[in-house]
Amino acid sequence: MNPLVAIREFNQSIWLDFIRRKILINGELKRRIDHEALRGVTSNPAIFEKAIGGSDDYDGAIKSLALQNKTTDEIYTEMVIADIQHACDLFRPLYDSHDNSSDGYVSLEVSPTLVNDTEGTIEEGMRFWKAVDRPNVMIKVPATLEGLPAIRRLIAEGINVNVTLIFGLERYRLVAEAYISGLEDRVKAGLPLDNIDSVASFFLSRIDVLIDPMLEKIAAEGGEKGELAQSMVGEVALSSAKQAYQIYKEIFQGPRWEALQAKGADTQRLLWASTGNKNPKYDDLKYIENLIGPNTVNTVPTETLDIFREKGQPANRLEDGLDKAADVLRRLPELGINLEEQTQALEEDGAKKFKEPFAKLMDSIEKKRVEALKLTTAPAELALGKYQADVDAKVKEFKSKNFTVGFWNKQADLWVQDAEGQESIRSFMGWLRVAETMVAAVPAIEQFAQEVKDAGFKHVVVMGMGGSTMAPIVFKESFEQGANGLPVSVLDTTDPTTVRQIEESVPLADTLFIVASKSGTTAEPLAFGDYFYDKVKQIKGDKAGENFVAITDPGSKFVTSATAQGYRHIFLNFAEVGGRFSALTYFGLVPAAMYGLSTGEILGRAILMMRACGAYGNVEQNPGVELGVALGVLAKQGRDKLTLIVPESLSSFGLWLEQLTAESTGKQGTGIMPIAGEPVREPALYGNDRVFVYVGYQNEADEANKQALQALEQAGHPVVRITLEDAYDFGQEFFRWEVAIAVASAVLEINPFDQPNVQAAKTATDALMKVVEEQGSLPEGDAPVVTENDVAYYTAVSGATATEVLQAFFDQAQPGNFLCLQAYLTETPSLNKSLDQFRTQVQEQLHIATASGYGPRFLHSTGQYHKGGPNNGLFVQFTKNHPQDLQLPGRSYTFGTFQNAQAAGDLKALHDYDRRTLHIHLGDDAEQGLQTVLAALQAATLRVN
Ligand SMILES: O=C(CO)[C@@H](O)[C@H](O)[C@H](O)[C@H](O)COP(=O)(O)O
Ligand SMILES: O=C[C@H](O)COP(=O)(O)O
Repeated sequence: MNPLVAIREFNQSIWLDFIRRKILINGELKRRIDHEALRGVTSNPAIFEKAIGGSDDYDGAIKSLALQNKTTDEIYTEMVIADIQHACDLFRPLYDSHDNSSDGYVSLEVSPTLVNDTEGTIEEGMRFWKAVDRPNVMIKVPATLEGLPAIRRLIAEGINVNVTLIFGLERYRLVAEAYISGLEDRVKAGLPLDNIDSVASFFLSRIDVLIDPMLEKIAAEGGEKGELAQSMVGEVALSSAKQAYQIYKEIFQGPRWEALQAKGADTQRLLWASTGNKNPKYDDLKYIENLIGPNTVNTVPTETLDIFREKGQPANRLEDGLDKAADVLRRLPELGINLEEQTQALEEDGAKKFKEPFAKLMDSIEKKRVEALKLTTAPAELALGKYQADVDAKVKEFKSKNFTVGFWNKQADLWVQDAEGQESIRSFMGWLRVAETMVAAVPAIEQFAQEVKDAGFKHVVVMGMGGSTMAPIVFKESFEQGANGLPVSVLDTTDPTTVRQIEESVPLADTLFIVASKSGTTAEPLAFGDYFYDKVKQIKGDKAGENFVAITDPGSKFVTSATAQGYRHIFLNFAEVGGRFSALTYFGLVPAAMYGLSTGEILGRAILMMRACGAYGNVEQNPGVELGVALGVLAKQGRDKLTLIVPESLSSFGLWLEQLTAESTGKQGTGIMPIAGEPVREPALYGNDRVFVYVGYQNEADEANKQALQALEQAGHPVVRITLEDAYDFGQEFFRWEVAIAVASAVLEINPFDQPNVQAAKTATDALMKVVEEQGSLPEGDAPVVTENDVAYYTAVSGATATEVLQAFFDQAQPGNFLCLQAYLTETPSLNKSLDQFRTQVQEQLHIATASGYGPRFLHSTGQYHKGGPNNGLFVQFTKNHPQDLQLPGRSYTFGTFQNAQAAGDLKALHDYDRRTLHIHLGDDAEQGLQTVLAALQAATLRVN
């Protein structure tokens, strides 16, 4: 048996005398708990110095906290409290378990600067206890004379105390007395005694380190004393420990103690500390093997623990050689060694040994804090030409009404004036500071990612719609997979071919499926979840849930079903953060961590932008507000097509920005229409409805785009240029744009956080699906205007051929309109090319903006603007047959029928809003069908009326 496990037979608990964020994250601590019977952790200032000062594990957190204007002291405290909480949570099952013999504790020491300060110790002990907020934390208090009253008081307050820095037996008696008195204080106050625990940490190796040289010196002098001294070398620490144990047994018995015991009190166990051997002449396990005995704890450094695991010989030895131990202690004075005096020196030295590393640690945090404050955000250059004056005037107006302060205070009247709208705005502004909350969640997310890898998973599929998957798409497309990451696929379409492709491309049994849905009621992710759960169940039976993870809001119905299905984990997100504002929450960060990205770095960059946007005090220039005001003012003056130009490497950003912009602003007949994926062209091909935004990398030349933008600027178009250092700057951009779009919405006087018209398509789809469930298929639609080459055209305009229909449809175009291709098709590179070709021809001939999106993805994105924004879109919807459809388990319909119903539902919604539509059904072969459409389009002459 592993000696670490075997030691439990002797009722001794082994704790680890070490903590570091890495062992919390990489599963080491959990492994030791689960497989090596580890029953607690102790930390001290020197341990944290080694952990924080000696590694870069904490650099991200230091940066984020520094940017939040936290002091060095606050940074230290927040980081150690986070680690202690994390470790407490790992020990919680043990602490709560039936076999818990007062174990599962994690110790956190008060500042070593308080070593002689009773009141300071009490205050900090109580503060730490509250901040850690875990029943299985122990607050460590030094056993100095000033510490003793603090121990009594903290125990009386019901706080678990680990009394540290005990070297001498007399002091140990006082420590036990302080504990008992504290318990008695509670009894007097009528307070309960159960659930209070304490240990007395007796430091060992340091005793020998101090006393051995004295003994050796005497031994070298020879004679009788020399012989006596020689016999005591290496014996004083163990003798003290053995004697302390006898005192323990004496104190925790008899009427005084029994009265407390009857009320549920536990003894204050002795904990052997400083048990790493310092003398190469001694056995490495000297302070472990010799001190095994019932109701004791040994806190062991990692290296010693590993040696014990390899060659430890557990046996009950604590009461062996008691006479000899007593003799050693009794005869020390004969050699002129006053142990009590020496232990006082050890106590003073012990305090120093904690103060020095603590000071060093604070110094290193301070340096990193100062460095963090020098960081600057990615530069944004706004070249607004003739619009500059109006934008400046608006910025001035906003400044005069203290807009930034109101913004951070969730002052809803900055947007709308009705009470209901204001209430809704306030309830969706959790995104403002969610990055701060997520900084604290980083270690747990990273630990989860590691656990998944350790469990042997090889692939991750994130399944969801809109805001629940846009950020994962951006991460996956813009970053290389991290060294520690897993490949990630994203499923956000009901298209059966795509679903099948994903199914065939991943190792099902070894794939982790993340079902992401804020509401937990969105039809698509629930369908994806059901489909793949059924597939995995066919392989793993009742264990299928191991492969599933949910990200959803607390209390959603999905929490109940995921729990029932035994999902591996449920990440509860934040009700007050809307989907499109959730990139920096679990929705974006869990997939990012799985992909091997540094979530701490993403958040650090976000917090840098928060700071620049005034989250932590006044700022001269606010990049989010300035951009937002510009976009709002431009939109009001007709420049309402936000045209994103990016190098290929950043193309996915458009998907995210489209949703944020269109869904936030496209309502009440107004809004900003995002145009992504349109190649930049010469100025003559654009109308006066554009504002161009370029986002590129500082080290990527991207000359063609840059020159074209130059020409556009010269031609009088407003141009914004943002330069990123690397892909981690998405952390900044997510936040910059969230602020900017919220601010632009304030200029437009609308609520950026609702999506009132998205429901229209969902409702129409639901009605159609009801028909499918009742009648087995979708209802017959209207007859096509024309069918040519098996491609059917449905529209309100007429024509005898496909070309005539297309021509008539585009004859409706007016300046400031836009084309929107809505492809309920399987995304492929060649299809993308054909759709681009369609857009190019329309842009070249009509000079209107063109957009394109795959259905149903865009329903959760630009779909809001299509119905809620101004009636200036020309919508071309493409659908196809699904000859190779996929049945949904437990339902009467297929993915293909579902997708067709979504297309038909949205078409109905567009009609209900009087939009101009052309539905083209491409038949069985979408690629071929689209070619015939393109040929027909080429034959048409498009002109603006
Ligand atoms: O928490 C405790 C005791 O409760 C321990 O962390 C204790 O501080 C350590 O065992 C000692 O500081 C380690 O001492 P040493 O090995 O440096 O002499
Ligand atoms: O943007 C959000 C999408 O509409 C999906 O919503 P959900 O996260 O509640 O499933």
